[in-house]
Amino acid sequence: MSIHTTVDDNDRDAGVVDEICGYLTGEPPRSYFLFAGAGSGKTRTLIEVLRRVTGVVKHEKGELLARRLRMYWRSIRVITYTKNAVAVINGRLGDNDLVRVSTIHAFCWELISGFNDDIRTALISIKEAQLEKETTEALAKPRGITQAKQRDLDEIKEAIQAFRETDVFIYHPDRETYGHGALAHNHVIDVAAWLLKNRPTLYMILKDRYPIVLIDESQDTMKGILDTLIGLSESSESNLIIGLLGDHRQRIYSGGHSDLPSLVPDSWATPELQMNHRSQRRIVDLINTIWGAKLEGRTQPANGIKQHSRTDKSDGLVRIYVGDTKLSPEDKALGELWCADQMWKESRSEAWSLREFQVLALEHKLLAMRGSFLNVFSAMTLLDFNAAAPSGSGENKGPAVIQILLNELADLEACFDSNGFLDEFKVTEVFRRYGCLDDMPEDSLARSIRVEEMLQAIETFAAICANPIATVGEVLEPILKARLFSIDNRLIVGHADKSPSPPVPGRGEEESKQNRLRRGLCVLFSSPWNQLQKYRSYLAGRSMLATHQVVKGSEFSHVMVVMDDKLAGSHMFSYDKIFGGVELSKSDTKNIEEGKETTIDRTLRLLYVTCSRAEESLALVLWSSNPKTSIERIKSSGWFEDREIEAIKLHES
Ligand SMILES: Nc1ncnc2c1ncn2[C@@H]1O[C@H](COP(=O)(O)OP(=O)(O)OP(=O)(O)O)[C@@H](O)[C@H]1O
Repeated sequence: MSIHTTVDDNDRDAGVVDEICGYLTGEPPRSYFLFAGAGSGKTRTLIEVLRRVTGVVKHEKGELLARRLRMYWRSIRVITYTKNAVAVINGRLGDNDLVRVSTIHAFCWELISGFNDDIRTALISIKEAQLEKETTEALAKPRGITQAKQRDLDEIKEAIQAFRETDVFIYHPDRETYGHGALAHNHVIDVAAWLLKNRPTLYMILKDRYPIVLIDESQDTMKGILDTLIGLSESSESNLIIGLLGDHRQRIYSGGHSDLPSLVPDSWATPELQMNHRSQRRIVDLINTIWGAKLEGRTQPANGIKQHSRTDKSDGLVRIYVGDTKLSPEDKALGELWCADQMWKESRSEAWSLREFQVLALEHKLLAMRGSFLNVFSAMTLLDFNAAAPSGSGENKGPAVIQILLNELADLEACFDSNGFLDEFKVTEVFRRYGCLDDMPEDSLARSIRVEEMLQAIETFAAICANPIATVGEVLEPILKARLFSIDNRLIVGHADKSPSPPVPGRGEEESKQNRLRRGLCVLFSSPWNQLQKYRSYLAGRSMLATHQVVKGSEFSHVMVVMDDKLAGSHMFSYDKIFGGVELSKSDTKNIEEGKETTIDRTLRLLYVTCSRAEESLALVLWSSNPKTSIERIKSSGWFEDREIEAIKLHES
């Protein structure tokens, strides 16, 4: 049974902004570590601190610091996790020439870009260290260096050779970079960390440009660069000040430190935020309980402050519904609608009856199924697994080969109103935007023939789009025939090829890149065209469906968390283990004995992240391998009251 933790003082954290300003403007200034729970106002605190220490909001010492920064052409550097988070901070901060906000990748690239000789030295040194480590480890094994291992080692040697032969390194923080000298995202972070440690000049440049570096979402920031920055700020003659913000309960990427709070140097200040300003009381109680839970299989400490909800919040609604994971995907989807109806009956909030709640799940595939765009999504994962789904970091652009479907054709379709009438002005705009009018014939007769041909193709395109059962292949036909846009050659060739799809490879069988591409295109061409629109919204993060990882930092009025291990097929997470549907595995037991992170630890953090996104009401839907045991386990856990737990009844409205 939960106990409400309402306190009278909603402003109990009001002094934290001034406290942090005091550390940054002090003589000497002091690094700090602000780790606080979900919805506690970390982002808001960051903005308020920045406003004061850059003289935007009146603050005596802040104005002094701002003047000093300006005098030496310096600024404060803020690093965060995604481009979206950069935009949020910049938007809330407004124009401020003393603050520069970016992702960690953009920050690292800005530091090292152009220092090609140093980059090469760092890359070779990092790879040589890796080669040595992997060789030693392999030699220590009974079978020594196997053929497969030798191939891996040879690959490392080839990479070292390729670096030796590269004069200029290139990189784009927001997307994959291809071609000679292209650096991968992790290379840039590793090289920056290496150079900061081994090239004093780079460190001097950093602290001369940015004497204060504030790192948001630091629980997920890659260990290597974080350790380097912390180490540099601690060195005896350093005057680099670091501020770490984040929440170790919300760590979801493996690159971050597993227990950052314990690594913070003693000399650092550790201000605290105790409020949760986001969620209703019941939700705050639940997330406190989840984090404090003593679960079998948990190895991570339950350190962190217990949050208080605001006095002006009301009760809020939390329910957990349990169903059988053996049900078909269709029945599960129906079951979830049943849960939404129960939420509506309990809350009378229309969001539940109008299906305007946010669905969070572990797996893109589950969401694609619930969102009715599974065929298109499956095709995209075949075409480019890494680009098929929103990742939560960086931009989500989708596979390169089908960009025309996501951009040009989406824009062209928007030129028709619901009655199928074409807005010619808009069409011209679309063609101009994509540079398709540049090579129109000069000769007036040829030009008018081409215009006619284009118009006809557009009309045909619109007619096919309007057909609810049209496929992607059919919609593409007139576009490709009239060559309306500049189109990826693989798509043109793939569409013209009428041979059947290659078979799905057997278990353990390797598939060639060409076969996979062909299979992806075949699935795509036969997918319903109307799924593309849903896929585009999902990819762009505009949908009511999202994975746990993508919703970092977001908040929604009403949330449904769908927990379905069977569909997710992940070895990293298991809700069934948390809620008793299955027992812990041997490797869990081994990890517990060795004090290592377990499936329970990771899943608990995901649960904390998802539940804490909800402001008003929260429905947890558990598809369990053993619903009866799960319900008993949930009842005895004390996380929920009995009336909050219900078995899913499929055939009841
Ligand atoms: N002092 C405050 N008074 C009233 N509302 C606040 C206050 N601080 C934050 N909020 C509101 O609470 C919500 C959560 O704030 P914010 O996003 O800054 O929290 P956070 O700690 O960054 O959250 P998370 O880590 O969960 O993403 C926002 O809607 C914000 O406007």
